[in-house]
Parts: sequence; structure tokens; C-alpha cells
Amino acid sequence: MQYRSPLATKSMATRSPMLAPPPGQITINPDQIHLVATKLPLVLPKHCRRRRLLLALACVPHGANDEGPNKSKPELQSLLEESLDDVVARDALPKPLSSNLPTSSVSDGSRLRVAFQGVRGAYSESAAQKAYPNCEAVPCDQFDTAFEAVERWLVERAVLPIENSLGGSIHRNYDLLLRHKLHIVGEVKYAVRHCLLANHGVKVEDLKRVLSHPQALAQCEHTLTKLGLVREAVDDTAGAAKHVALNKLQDTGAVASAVAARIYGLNILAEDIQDDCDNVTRFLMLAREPIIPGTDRLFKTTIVFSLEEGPGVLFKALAVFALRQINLTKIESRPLRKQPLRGSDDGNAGSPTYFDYLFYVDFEASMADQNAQNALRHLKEFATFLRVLGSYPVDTSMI
Ligand SMILES: O=C(O)C(=O)C[C@]1(C(=O)O)C=C[C@@H](O)C=C1
Repeated sequence: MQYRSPLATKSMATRSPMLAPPPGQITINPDQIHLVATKLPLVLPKHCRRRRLLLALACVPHGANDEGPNKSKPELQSLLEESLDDVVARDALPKPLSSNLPTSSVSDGSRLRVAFQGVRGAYSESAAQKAYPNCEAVPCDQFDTAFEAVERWLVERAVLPIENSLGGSIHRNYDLLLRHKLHIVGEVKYAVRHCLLANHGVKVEDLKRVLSHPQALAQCEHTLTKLGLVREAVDDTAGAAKHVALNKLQDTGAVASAVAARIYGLNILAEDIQDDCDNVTRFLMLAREPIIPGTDRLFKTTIVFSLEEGPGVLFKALAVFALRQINLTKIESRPLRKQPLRGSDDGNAGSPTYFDYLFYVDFEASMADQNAQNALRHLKEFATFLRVLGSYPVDTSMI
């Protein structure tokens, strides 16, 4: 099956005016950050001086010219002068987060801001609400944007999909976990129930094509094949619904949630069209600081490591957990980029033979557990690289 993805290689803004980020959505590149800065007072509670300062700082474009027009500068200057002591005292050192139940407010009482990828009505928004009830979910056009939003203090957390029970891993987010320095502070599982949406008056037999996120299209493979619809991949399910609605398309439907149907005024032609009723996406909760791992409930730890090439090295790496009765719940390998292919040792010098890999492993133990610490100390003896991405409570909720 071949997806037509006309939107896949261009930036969001140039793809289609319909799919450009809506007002209020954060898009992080130096130019757009400047635009966001001018809107800050509209989106922030007035009493929240510290966050205004941090946001203002985050919004100064890299290499901004002092003599150039920078409308936010006087505000930034006065905020800096007024609040610097306060900020230095309270925020100079990153503080580990408590591993108690996730809070939905920050210390000043305002709602926790949580970045998700997609537009309003995306499954990721519902997952963010499940992870942090009553939070202020902030839409981001790309996964990278959500990572950056947390790193630059624009938001407190990000909730991003990492794997789906039908479609498998979301590789992009594995790669971004390593490229950024955020910590995994929790996980949340969300039951994804797809609907086939179209404009009012459009029947199933009128449809020729269907738009959605590639994962959502993959999760509905059988149904869409049966209907003979051409698939087109877009950035998120709700964005597909929005596009169909705004363009009043008559031959195109969208695979998205019932929530997206309500928001964008579309008709639900079919419900539960995913290939399996147990369609669950696991999302990671990300923060600037790690949480203090506990042993009071079930914890999971996610690590990433690389190994020397050689017979049985991966076996040896996994044995450090098996030897200590630590259960592995997930293993994922990703290419180690910027690492040249290595030649074989059989005299055939220069012939690219080996790919280098990064291994991501989730294991069921807390980093507060001596057994887990011993396992990682053992692994470090022969791993060429090792990083703990987070130690966090397992989502044991009924989905
Ligand atoms: O497009 C959305 O609504 C999303 O939230 C993204 C996403 C994903 O990336 O996998 C999330 C859950 C579903 O599995 C389908 C799509």
C-alpha cells in the first residue's frame, strides 16, 4: 500500500494555508518565536510574573540584533530587573519533581501548561488531559516543537506518543528523546477509537480519499482497504478533520476522533474503524527535571545505550537484567546516526558491513532500587554509551 503524502516534505506553513498553525499555537524557530513574544501578555495570567520573564527570555531570537526592532525588549528589560532575584533564588538549580500523583498546577497556582503535537481534538490532547487533568493543553505543530517548548520554559510538560498496540513504535520520538535533554516523568495509556468523518451530506460512497496521521491510517488498514480509499498522510488526525471541514471537501474524508468531529462540525460516517478494538497508544510525559524515583509503587525505567560490535554483546547486555530478575517491557533499536558504517574485519577493508545501533530498553524497576543500580553499573562496564531517560511510575490504570 502506498501512501500519497504531498505534505510530508514541506514545512507546515508552506504545505497548505489550511494546515498552517492556528493563532495561539506555538511554533518554535527564531522568527516565529519573535512573533509569539508579542502575544505573550494575552496568553499568560497577569499575576504570573516569573513565567512571563521565563517566556520572554525563551522568546528572544537567537542572535537578536540589539539595534533591531524588538518590541518585547522594554518589557523584557523591566521584567528582568524586577524579577531576577526571585528567579535566581527559586530556579537557578533544577529541582527534581516529586513522584506523587501528577499535579495540574504550578507553584503560583496557575494551570500546568502541557505541550502536545497536533491541533485541538488530536488524541494527544486527550492523552495530555488524561495525564494532567485540568491542565492547559498547548498545541504544537511538530514533535520537535513540543520538546523545545518544554526546554525553553514555554510550557511545563509535554505529552507525546511513543508506541501504539497496532502501529508499533513512533520512531521520531525515540530519536528526539536522545537529541533533547528532557526527562521522562510518567507514561499514560490512551484507548484510540477512530471514526470516519466527512462533511454533512457526504456519504461513504462519495469518498475517494481519506486524510489522517500515518499511524491512524495504519491502524485502520483493513477498513480503508475494504472501502477502496486512497490514503493521504498529514501531521495529525484532528488536522485532517479540520482540513476536510474548512475546505468543504465532498470526496475526501478524515480518520479522527469523535471529539475532532464535534470541534470541526463533521459528520461521523463510521465509528470504531480501527482494525482491532484494543487500539492503545502509550504516551510519555516529559519534563525539564527528573522525578525522584520511589519504591512505593510499580516503577519503570527507560535507558538508551550503544555497544561495541561483537558476538553476543546484546545478549550480554540484556543478561545484566535477566541475572537480577528484572523484567524488560520494551526494546527498540535505532540507527546511530553520524556514525560511519564500519568495515568488516575479514581483510575486506573499507566495505561497509556493520550498522551501529542505539538500544532503547524499558525495564520494570525504579532507579531507587539497588538491584536496578547494580544492573546499570554492570551494563556500563561494556556499553560504549549509556543514558537514563527516566524512572517513572507505571500507568496501571484501566484504559
Ligand atoms: O494525530 C493524532 O491525533 C495524534 O495524537 C497522533 C497519534 C500518533 O502519533 O500516533 C496519536 C495516537 C494515535 O495512535 C494516532 C496518532
